[in-house]
Amino acid sequence: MTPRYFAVVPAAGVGKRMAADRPKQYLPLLGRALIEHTLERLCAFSPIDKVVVALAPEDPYQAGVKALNHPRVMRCAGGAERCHSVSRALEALTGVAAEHDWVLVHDLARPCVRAEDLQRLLDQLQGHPVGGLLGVPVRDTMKRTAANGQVVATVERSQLWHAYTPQMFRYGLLRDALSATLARGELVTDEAAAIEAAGLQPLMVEGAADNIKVTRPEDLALAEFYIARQAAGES
Ligand SMILES: Nc1ccn([C@@H]2O[C@H](COP(=O)(O)OP(=O)(O)OP(=O)(O)O)[C@@H](O)[C@H]2O)c(=O)n1
Ligand SMILES: C[C@](O)(CO)[C@H](O)COP(=O)(O)O
Repeated sequence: MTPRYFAVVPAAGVGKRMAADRPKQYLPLLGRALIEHTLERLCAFSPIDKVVVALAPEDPYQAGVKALNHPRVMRCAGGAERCHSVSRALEALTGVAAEHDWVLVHDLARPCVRAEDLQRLLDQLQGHPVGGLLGVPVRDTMKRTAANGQVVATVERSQLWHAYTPQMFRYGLLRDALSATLARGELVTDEAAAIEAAGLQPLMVEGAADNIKVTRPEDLALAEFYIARQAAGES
C-alpha cells in the first residue's frame, strides 16, 4: 500500500538561547513570525498529508498565527523536552498514520528548509529499510576538549556531519524506538539517536547548509539572509 507522509513539528520550546521577550518561533522574520515561514513551507510540500505541531500548552502567542489554521495542520500539546514533544505528536497520529507511513520530524526553528531537500529525502529514503535525515558535512577541523578547556584530541572529520531536520522514519518504527528510549529514562536530542539506540542505521542525506536552526540572536539575521537568497533563486 502506498505510504502517506506526515510532518511532526516540535514547536513547544521557550528559546532560552535566543534570550528574547517571547519564544523564538514568534519572533519576526522578514515581517512575519518565524512559525509562519516554517509551516508555510511544510504545507506547500504536496506529499505531506498532515502537519502535527506540538505547541506549549500555555502558549499565548499561537492565537495570531495564520499558518496554524491551515486545513492540514493539527495541534497537540508539547512536552518538557523536544523528544517529549515529538513523542506526543506521534501519539496524536494514533489512528491517523499507519505503521508503514512516513513521518518527517522537522524543527519549527528551521524556517529555511528547501522543497528540493524535502523531495531529496523522500527520493533517497523511498526503499530504505530504516529512514534517515538531512545533514551537512562538517567543514572545520574538530577538536575534543577536557572539562578544563584543554584540547585532548583532533577528531577525524571525513565522516562527521551536522544532523539537521527533517528526520524521516516509518511511523511505527519511530514511535516504538522513541517510546523505548523515553521508557529507559533517556533523553535524545534528535530522532535518529533513538533509532540508533534500537540498533538501526539511519541514512544521512546531504542537504543545503542554509537549513539552519535559529538558536541564537544572530541566527535571525542569517535566516533572513538565506530566505532572501532563496527567493532570488540563488542556490
Ligand atoms: N520542550 C521542547 C523544546 C524544544 N522544542 C522544539 O524543538 C525545536 C528545536 O529545539 P531548540 O532549537 O533547542 O529550541 P528551544 O528549546 O526553544 O531553544 P532553547 O534550547 O534555547 O531553549 C524547536 O522548534 C523547539 O520549539 C519542543 O517542541 N519542545
Ligand atoms: C534535532 C536537531 O535540530 C538536530 O541537529 C537538534 O538536535 C535540536 O537540538 P536542540 O538543542 O533541541 O535545538
